Amino acid sequence: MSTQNASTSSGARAIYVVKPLEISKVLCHRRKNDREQFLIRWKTDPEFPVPPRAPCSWHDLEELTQCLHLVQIYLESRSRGQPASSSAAPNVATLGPQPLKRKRESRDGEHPLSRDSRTGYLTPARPSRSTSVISLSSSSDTSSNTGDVSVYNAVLERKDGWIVAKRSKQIKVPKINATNLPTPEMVEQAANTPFTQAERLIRAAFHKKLERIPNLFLENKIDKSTPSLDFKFIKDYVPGHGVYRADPDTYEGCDRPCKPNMGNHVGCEHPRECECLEYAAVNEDALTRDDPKQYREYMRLRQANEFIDTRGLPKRFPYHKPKGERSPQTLVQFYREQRHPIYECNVNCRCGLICKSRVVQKGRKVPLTIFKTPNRGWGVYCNEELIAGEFIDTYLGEIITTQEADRREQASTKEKQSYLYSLDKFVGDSLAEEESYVVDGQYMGGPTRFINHCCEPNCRQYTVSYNKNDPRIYDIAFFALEDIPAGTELTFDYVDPDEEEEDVAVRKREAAMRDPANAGKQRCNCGARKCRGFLWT
Ligand SMILES: C[S@@+](CC[C@H](N)C(=O)[O-])C[C@H]1O[C@@H](n2cnc3c(N)ncnc32)[C@H](O)[C@@H]1O
Repeated sequence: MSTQNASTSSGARAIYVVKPLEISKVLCHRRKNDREQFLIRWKTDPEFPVPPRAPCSWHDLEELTQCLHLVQIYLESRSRGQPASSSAAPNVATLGPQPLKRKRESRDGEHPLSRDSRTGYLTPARPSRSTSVISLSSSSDTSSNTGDVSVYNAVLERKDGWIVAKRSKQIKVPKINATNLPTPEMVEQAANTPFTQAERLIRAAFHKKLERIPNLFLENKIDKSTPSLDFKFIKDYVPGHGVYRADPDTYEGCDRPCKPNMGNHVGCEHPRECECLEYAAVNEDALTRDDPKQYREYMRLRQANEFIDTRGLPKRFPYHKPKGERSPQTLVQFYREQRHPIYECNVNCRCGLICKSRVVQKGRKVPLTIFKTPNRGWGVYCNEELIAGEFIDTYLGEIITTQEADRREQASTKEKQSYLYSLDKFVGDSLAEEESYVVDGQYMGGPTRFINHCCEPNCRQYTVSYNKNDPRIYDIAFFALEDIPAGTELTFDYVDPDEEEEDVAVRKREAAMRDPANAGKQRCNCGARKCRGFLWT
């Protein structure tokens, strides 16, 4: 706890700026002197093995400006009618071709204080810089750790730079057991107390975050909430502990300069020779037309599942530039349907920026809005019409090892969403599963992290590599599967199974709904005709 004003001449209580790491959670709220106040539970130190009987105190919003995310968690838990958990825990939603089921357990950051038996002071192990007194009601076990709580009244005060709870003699402090807050009376009072000031501050804080991201907007016609303030918008992957990311200077590049007017509508002008296209899809139509003998040999190797040296073979270029006024390069139908990895040119290529093999790396060009849906949390729409094959944006987040992803999965509760996306496109080819990485978009990422699932989606995720020799790190890029009118929710299929006829899909859904094994699973609210009934099925 740090102090903005050490004291006030009028004797009013000084203003504290409460630091997020100092408190474990927001417990309740009330209205006092026309201001919303929030009851917080202070963290105590883990080194002292006494039960967690941390003191609590009420604070105005001006003291909680750095802890608004915890106030937000409290407000959201109230709207859901649940007690607030101590952290913005993730939801379980594992994205990617090989879904991982990940769960998270909420952890309470509370730790006990140590109490000096002589003075009755509660002392944290680390000195606090707090400089002033706040009144509170606290309880502590004076005798044992067995739960025989003898409640005593105390005030907090600063002593030698420490926060201490001192037994109150002069000040009349009502007796409240601080280990069991909020009291039923507090809860009842809170139920009838609006929290409009807090909602307004939270909205302003989220809009401030958005201001730094061009062409990104927020819309909520459902309620007053915003996405989590804990979420950080990032512009690139953030490598986590143990993640190796090759220096772009080491990427192998192509050495043929592109000519300005070449490949205007067709794509690359060197589809046979470009080194970056070595692993691009072979253009079998062109091969059989130009060199039937080579085509036969190619097909023989393919059927025998043997290594094929594709250098010099004609390749299918992934992008096409439709003629027309607003004509972004689009992903061609072959790649849209076949899911072959896309290889773009990189910083070491001689082709230059005019090269047509640079689409995803130039980043999002379309304006997006994160909006509140009635039954799927936040979703995303594009403010402009998208054409089939148009690039939208990539999925960003922290890149973590599979081991770390497993650890995060084990530390999670069942119903919560996660935002883990496996980078497992090349697992089984040139990569072992345990060597692959996972993108965690829970606390950091881009707007695509808010895209919801649909069993009949209008977008799809594709692998885009700039370093053909690295099977571990590549971009996950979203492209429109069809023309999408402005304002239509963007969706993709989290599981991406093979296409099914509608009657088959409906029969399977009805069976899934009846299956008791699916009782705890998360229902899919996509509303598509071919909806499979549950997420991740
Ligand atoms: C990657 S997040 C998408 C953003 C999310 N709606 C949010 O508000 O943060 C995945 C989570 O969104 C929700 N969701 C996505 N698609 C859904 C659907 N079709 N039906 C119900 N919930 C869905 C689920 O809670 C899922 O765990």
